[in-house]
Amino acid sequence: MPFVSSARYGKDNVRVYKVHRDQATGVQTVYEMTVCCLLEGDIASSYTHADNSVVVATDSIKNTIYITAKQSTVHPPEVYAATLSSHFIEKYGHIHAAHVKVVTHRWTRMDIDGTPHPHSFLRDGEEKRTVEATAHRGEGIAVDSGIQGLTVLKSTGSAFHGFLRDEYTTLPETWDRILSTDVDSTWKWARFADVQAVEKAAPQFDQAWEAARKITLKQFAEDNSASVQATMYKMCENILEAVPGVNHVEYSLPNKHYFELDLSWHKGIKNTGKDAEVYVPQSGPNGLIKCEVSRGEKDAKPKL
Ligand SMILES: O=c1[nH]c(=O)c2[nH]c(=O)[nH]c2[nH]1
Repeated sequence: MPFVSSARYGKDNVRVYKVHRDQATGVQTVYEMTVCCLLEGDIASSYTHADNSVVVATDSIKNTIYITAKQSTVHPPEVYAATLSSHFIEKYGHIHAAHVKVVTHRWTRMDIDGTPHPHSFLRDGEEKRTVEATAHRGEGIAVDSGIQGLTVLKSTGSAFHGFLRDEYTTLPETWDRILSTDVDSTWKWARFADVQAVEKAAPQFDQAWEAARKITLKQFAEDNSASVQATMYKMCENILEAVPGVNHVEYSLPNKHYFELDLSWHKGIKNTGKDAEVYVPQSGPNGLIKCEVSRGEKDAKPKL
């Protein structure tokens, strides 16, 4: 007999906007998020026997996302995600785990004539702040925070040579190339016992996000990069050092290639090697380099 070996369901792409109005100053602060919330538990009968009695309707899940946004803080997003995920396992005995992903979109306060505007904002880039919180009955709350879609480029200060050469290799070695990527970084917090523990850690979440973003940009800019691998490892190391509550840091970095263009066919124009100025950005294929770096000794962690 086949059986349901794994199942989760819920609502995805729930768009939420919340405004905070400071009555004393008149300054408003806005948050815009896209939320995904998926439940796991004793729900197999809904698949195998059309038993809807175990189904918390995805519409109710959506309603809960909005009610929690109204009744709790949505900032830092780690606290909102943890509050939402633990709600489902506390409210429904047959739901054993709730996976909540919150993607926060940028609304950066406008600066008008050198003064921060009290209620006007701009979308300065498609970079997102991400949080995934999973409340698992009896196992506390796992929180992973991250950055997605932070697009960066350096026009020099990146090399790639000494790589394995064999009968499949055509790539020339380079000591000076363009390096560009869309940063996808995740830092994983030591597990929290409950929502109160997450709330207690609240100030650390913004600090960690700021540190991770700053480290990412600084390493990217300042590292004399031997490869994407070597540069991303340094970023992970620095984040582990800066954020004591984090035990694992992951990066996933596309290597977005910019190809040199030989224009010598037109009146002998020199545009390669040291004369290269005009390049062709590639939309694909791209390299994709991933790693996770963990606190502690190598042999203590079998996961690679
Ligand atoms: O930084 C790099 N890492 C690679 O693994 C790789 N492979 C490749 O073709 N170019 C690069 N660049």
